[in-house]
Amino acid sequence: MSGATASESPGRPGLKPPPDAALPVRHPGAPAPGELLGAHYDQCFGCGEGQPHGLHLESRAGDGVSVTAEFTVQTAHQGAPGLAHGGVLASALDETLGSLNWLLQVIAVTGRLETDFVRPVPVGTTLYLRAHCRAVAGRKIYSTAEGRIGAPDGPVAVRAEALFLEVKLNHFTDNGRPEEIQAAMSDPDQVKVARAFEVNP
Ligand SMILES: CCCCC/C=C\C/C=C\C/C=C\C/C=C\CCCC(=O)SCCNC(=O)CCNC(=O)[C@H](O)C(C)(C)COP(=O)(O)OP(=O)(O)OC[C@H]1O[C@@H](n2cnc3c(N)ncnc32)[C@H](O)[C@@H]1OP(=O)(O)O
Repeated sequence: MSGATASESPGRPGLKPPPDAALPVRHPGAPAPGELLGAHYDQCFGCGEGQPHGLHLESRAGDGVSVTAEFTVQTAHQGAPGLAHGGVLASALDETLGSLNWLLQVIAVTGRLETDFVRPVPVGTTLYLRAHCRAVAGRKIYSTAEGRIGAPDGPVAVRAEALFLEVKLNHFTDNGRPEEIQAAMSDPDQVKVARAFEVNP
């Protein structure tokens, strides 16, 4: 065992909210429960409608700071014959967890994502995903998600815990490839999405 691992809390390093963490507060401008959230970026692998290789995940606002989403496993998502690849399932969880930040109206990126793969997920299965935010401490957002097979109350196939870190828009503009950043900045719909998050642009 490495020193770094030994010094962190056992089991869920970096994923345990500190004692002074606050309960998450749903932003008053957040979409109403039941509303579709829409894509944060048309080319996003998780939610983008214009991304032919993507998961086309659609997230819907729930109560409090929670969301639901559905994702149907396609043949392009296989790891073993007829079964979903674990990385694809982790992506679906990551995207669902990321969409919680719409309800907080905070721009945030995944810092840590820990996934439990509980059951194999066959191609053609619809995964019913659900995520909620547990706590917020400064820039740190602690969230959890699960995916159930075939129905919202079906057997749990995957679970995840995540730490998201709030960032400013320049996280993307400074680090993204210029071609895509310029295209995004000249797309009025994308600028509208970015502005919706940026309280002090
Ligand atoms: C017009 C153009 C518009 C373009 C934008 C369009 C729309 C925007 C809207 C929404 C889009 C938002 C996100 C994308 C959405 C969904 C996709 C799903 C989510 C993802 O897929 S997103 C991609 C994967 N993601 C990354 O690509 C992150 C790469 N990474 C970094 O960019 C940095 O790593 C960062 C920023 C994470 C932190 O860097 P940093 O410098 O800001 O912060 P720092 O390191 O100082 O840490 C501060 C405190 O967090 C603790 N901490 C940090 N990391 C930790 C870890 N991993 N585990 C445990 N604790 C951790 C430290 O220990 C410290 O704790 P303490 O304060 O207690 O000391």
